[in-house]
Amino acid sequence: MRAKRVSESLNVMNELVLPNDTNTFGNLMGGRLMYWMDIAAAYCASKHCNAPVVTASVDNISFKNPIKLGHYVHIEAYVTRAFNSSMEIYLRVRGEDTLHQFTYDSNEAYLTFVALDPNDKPRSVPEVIVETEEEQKRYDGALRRRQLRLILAGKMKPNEATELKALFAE
Ligand SMILES: CC(=O)SCCNC(=O)CCNC(=O)[C@H](O)C(C)(C)COP(=O)(O)OP(=O)(O)OC[C@H]1O[C@@H](n2cnc3c(N)ncnc32)[C@H](O)[C@@H]1OP(=O)(O)O
Repeated sequence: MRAKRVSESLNVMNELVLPNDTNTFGNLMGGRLMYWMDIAAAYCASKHCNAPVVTASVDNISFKNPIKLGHYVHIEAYVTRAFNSSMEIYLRVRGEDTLHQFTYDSNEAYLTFVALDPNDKPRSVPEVIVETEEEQKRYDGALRRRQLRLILAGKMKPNEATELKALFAE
């Protein structure tokens, strides 16, 4: 299976915040944003492995800055690392006020997707080729984040998380 560059599946999704997307403060609802993030990340994961994917987990999402009614939402999604059948996708969300010409950070998150074969069983995915310093940094951290989320999901014993433990020992 051919390893693929991060840039080959990079996805930028743009949306306009309309009245039906907002709460009573005129801000984009968190649930609507998470829905868009899931779609943006799923596209990226599916493009990396050229197979159907399902969302296995969503890491912590903190809403730093609200996105206002009438502003644009830009969701950038790229694969940080692929394991056996799973891929970690990083998302960066920004808001844009096109009238006053400024952009701002809204939030960021890591989502994990699993590729499925025609029998809906996990199947292997291509490795990731990193090309930039930022991609390398996120690639390096992916193993620790995977261990933490598998521990929290009850799928890994803490004493098996070698790289994660090493972080606390440093
Ligand atoms: C795009 C969408 O919104 S899809 C809709 C929402 N998502 C879903 O409905 C998915 C429902 N869940 C499932 O189908 C299954 O639990 C799966 C496919 C995610 C995992 O299936 P399992 O039978 O548990 O498979 P298994 O234990 O062999 O793990 C397969 C991979 O999933 C990973 N995985 C399993 N659970 C998690 C989790 N909670 N967090 C992160 N990764 C996980 C494993 O680490 C493994 O990765 P690897 O092959 O790279 O080592």
